[in-house]
Amino acid sequence: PRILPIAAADEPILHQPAHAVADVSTPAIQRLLDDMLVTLQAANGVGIAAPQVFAPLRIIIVASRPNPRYPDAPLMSPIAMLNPEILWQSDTTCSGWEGCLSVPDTRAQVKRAERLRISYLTRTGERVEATYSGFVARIIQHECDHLDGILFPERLE
Ligand SMILES: O=C(CSC(=O)[C@H](Cc1ccccc1)CC(F)(F)F)c1ccccc1
Ligand SMILES: [Zn+2]
Repeated sequence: PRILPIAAADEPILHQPAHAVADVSTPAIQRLLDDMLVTLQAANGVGIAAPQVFAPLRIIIVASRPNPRYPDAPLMSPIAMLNPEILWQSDTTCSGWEGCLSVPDTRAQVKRAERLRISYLTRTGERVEATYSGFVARIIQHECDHLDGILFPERLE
């Protein structure tokens, strides 16, 4: 696996919708997942979306860990979500700090749904449904926005 270049905020790919993955089992998709993971880890992020590494595909990786702004964030092993679909979002919202690997040196408070239910394909092609809340739900919403060409500064009130 190799560390990939990360698209900056002015790159067109970050402002257009990504395409669904047709076949998760191809070597190209499996390689992209490995490269996204090492890129995320090298950048010290807690999430990454395929368009950020110039791949217009509906793939995100979620990798929450405790950090100065979210000391009680859960430490989780990274989850690759292919063709993620948010099935439900709570009306309850909460504001929290966000950053973005594509918008360096920028932090802002963003209002997000506190809880959500998501359906996605794993890297082995199984369909999974799960419910998340708090910081992990925040990361998921932030990453799914990337798949629709939305950057977090567009979410500020
Ligand atoms: O590690 C970061 C850098 S920004 C980051 O990891 C983004 C994910 C993210 C951070 C914070 C809230 C929501 C999403 C990654 C991106 F840009 F690819 F989506 C961080 C920033 C704020 C709080 C906790 C951690
Ligand atoms: Zn981002």
